[in-house]
Amino acid sequence: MSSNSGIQIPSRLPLLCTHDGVLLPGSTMRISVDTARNMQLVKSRLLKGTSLKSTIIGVIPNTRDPEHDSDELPSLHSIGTAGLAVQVVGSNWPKPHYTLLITGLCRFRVTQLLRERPFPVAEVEQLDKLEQYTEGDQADGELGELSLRFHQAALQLVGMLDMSVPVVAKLRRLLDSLPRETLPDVLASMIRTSNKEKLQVLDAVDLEERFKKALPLLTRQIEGLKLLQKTRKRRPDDDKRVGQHVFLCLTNTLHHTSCSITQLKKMPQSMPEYALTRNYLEMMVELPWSKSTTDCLDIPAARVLLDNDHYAMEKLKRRVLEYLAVRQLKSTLKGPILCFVGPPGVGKTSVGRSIARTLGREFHRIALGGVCDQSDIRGHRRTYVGSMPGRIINGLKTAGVNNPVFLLDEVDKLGKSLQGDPAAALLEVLDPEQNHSFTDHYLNVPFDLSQVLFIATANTTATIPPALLDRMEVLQVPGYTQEEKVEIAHRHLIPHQLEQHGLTPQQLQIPQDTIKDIISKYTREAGVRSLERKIGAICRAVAVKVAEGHKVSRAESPTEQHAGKTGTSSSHTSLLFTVSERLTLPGVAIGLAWTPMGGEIMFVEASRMEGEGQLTLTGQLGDVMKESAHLAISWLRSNAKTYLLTTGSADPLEGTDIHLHFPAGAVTKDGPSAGVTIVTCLASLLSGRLVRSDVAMTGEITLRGLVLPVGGIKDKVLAAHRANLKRVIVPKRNEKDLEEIPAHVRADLDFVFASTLDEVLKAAFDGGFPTAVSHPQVVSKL
Ligand SMILES: Nc1ncnc2c1ncn2[C@@H]1O[C@H](COP(=O)(O)OP(=O)(O)OP(=O)(O)O)[C@@H](O)[C@H]1O
Repeated sequence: MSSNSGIQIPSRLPLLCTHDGVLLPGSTMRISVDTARNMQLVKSRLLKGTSLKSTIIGVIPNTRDPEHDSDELPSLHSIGTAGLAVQVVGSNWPKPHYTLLITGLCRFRVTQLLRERPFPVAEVEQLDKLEQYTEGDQADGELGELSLRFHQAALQLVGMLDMSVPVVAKLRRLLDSLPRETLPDVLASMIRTSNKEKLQVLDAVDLEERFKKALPLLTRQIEGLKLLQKTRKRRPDDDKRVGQHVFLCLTNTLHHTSCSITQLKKMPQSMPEYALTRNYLEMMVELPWSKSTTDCLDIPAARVLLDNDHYAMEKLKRRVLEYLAVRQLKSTLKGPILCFVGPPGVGKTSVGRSIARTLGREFHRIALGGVCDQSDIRGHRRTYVGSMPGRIINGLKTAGVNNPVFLLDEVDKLGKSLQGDPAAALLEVLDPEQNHSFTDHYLNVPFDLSQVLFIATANTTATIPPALLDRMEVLQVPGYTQEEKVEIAHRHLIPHQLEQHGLTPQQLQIPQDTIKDIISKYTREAGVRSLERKIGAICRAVAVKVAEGHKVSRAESPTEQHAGKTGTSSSHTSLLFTVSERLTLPGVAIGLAWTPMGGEIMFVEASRMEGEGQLTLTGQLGDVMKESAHLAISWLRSNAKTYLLTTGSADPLEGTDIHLHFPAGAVTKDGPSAGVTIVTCLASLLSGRLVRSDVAMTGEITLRGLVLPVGGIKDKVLAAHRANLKRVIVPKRNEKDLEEIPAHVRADLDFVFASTLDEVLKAAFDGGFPTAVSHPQVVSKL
């Protein structure tokens, strides 16, 4: 294709007639193809051809009304643009069509139509030069003057935009580096012009005439911008913004122009840079720079949708509706970023999806678990082999619009490495002050993220980087009760799994009791993920039977077989057995712990032996747990007399070593809330009395014996309920949190609200805890 006298396009070109607009040399355009001839051209030339030559086609603007398109080939416009097909995307919806991405190379004239079917092919004459223009090759005379004026006008236009924006600065540099002959085509395709005007520029084969046709269009754009500046004087930034908006996409086009013409055309296809440049171009063109969906927010409808999609979680749904309502009233988007925090499988992701549906926006999930490299968020620079854009830009490309809902999943599991801190990059993404010009290293031009709606999810707030946490509003999503799980299973999980396995409700009905059995005997979780898996296992078993021709209507047998096989080892009965078995000795008490996986009951064990008053702690402990243990021991020592814990000497621990153990569970429990349990456990050990086996407790303690409030009450109480315990001791100041607990669970439990350790001990032992003198009442002022 190349010769010494410049680059030649093939002398025969297949012709694509398009209504979509006018492709000018040096610009890139998306063309939708659905007519029989054009489809045929794409199939037999673009999809089959392998050489660079086969990707060059002639694009002829079809000036006839598309409504009157017939099988007849329209009388062709004689001038067209040879274009390089950079991308072909096929789709069957709403009808079979292709979308082509074409970069214009040069003008041609049709000299002879060689054939019409299955697609037109013509003998063509190349009209524009297609070689590297040499610098300083400036024309003289009228043409020289015209090109100078045009160049100055282009400079003036760019000067009206904000130069601190990198794309504008780049455009400015390109104006100097691009050959002036290319400017009329390039600028005419960038500024606001009608197709008719573009057609006039296309038809202007003579360069002088082309300058004359394009110059008024450019001047008109400048005048328009001036007018805009005048009318918006009070907000001086806006006009530049508007201008920039017009130019943002355009500069990309310009970028393409320089890249595609000066790089692609010179590059052999085998060069690695060919693919790199081509991928980059594709990415730039595919990104939804200005494409967005329109929000269709209707609060009553949103309420219905949220209720239909999710059972229970009233508090969360209420807050989400508030959030949506505020957005409806105030269209600016600088609201807080919602962060759903809760155990796995409680529906955090699925609420995010519902929010997108209520707004009529695209939804995209970005998994952040294990991301420890900045470039995962911000992309690699293009100098690296195999460089890619980051997850945010990739997400936008997938979403296809610039205002999707992005769910940043598992922000608590972000890592850190030598390659930079991804949390810092996320901060920029989430900050409304900065994210309108987020620059991905790969793209190297800013992308406006301010229209994106971000929602985050996490299992715990403890490991979310503080600066990130600061920008988010945390909404706790607690675990479910057994009854809630049963409802969720019947309303959502079973229908969903049936559908997934191609079964009908007539083929498989799972009775309520079976679900209850699965929940209590085969799963132990705060959410419903394992439950969903177990239901899936039943469906699979039934699917086999149905496929074999059996008639299955009740699920008892498969439940027994399959849930049993796949069931977790810890069954409800064995749990109860361990509870009563473990409390047959003094020195054991049941605490309630909160972990990112939900609430758990936790046995605290203590033993004593001869020694020098040392304290040994084992099990999964945080530092705070150790502090709680020291506090507990100090309080018991100072109150030993009151509680008749002394044996001979005044200090019950004299000549005694204490060993405290927090068995079971690989997850570190939150520390302070074990304070009351440690005291109870030690009081039992020192007094030799048994703690009631049906009591669980939680609460932080002070040195003076006060009980302070703790978090995660709902999850903890649910854990006690799951373990079939009867009495729960909670700090007095947590009384208000019981509101969140379903009434039937509250009715099953006997709550003791304690503000002092004295009250805790009284409630934890059968018949209370004996004291020598009446205990001085300490009143909490905390
Ligand atoms: N309240 C609910 N109503 C209906 N379905 C629910 C509810 N809660 C959870 N589910 C279902 O449970 C499954 C798991 O939920 P989802 O994936 O949203 O959990 P998650 O909290 O995001 O978990 P993870 O933290 O592991 O990502 C989904 O199929 C979801 O539809």
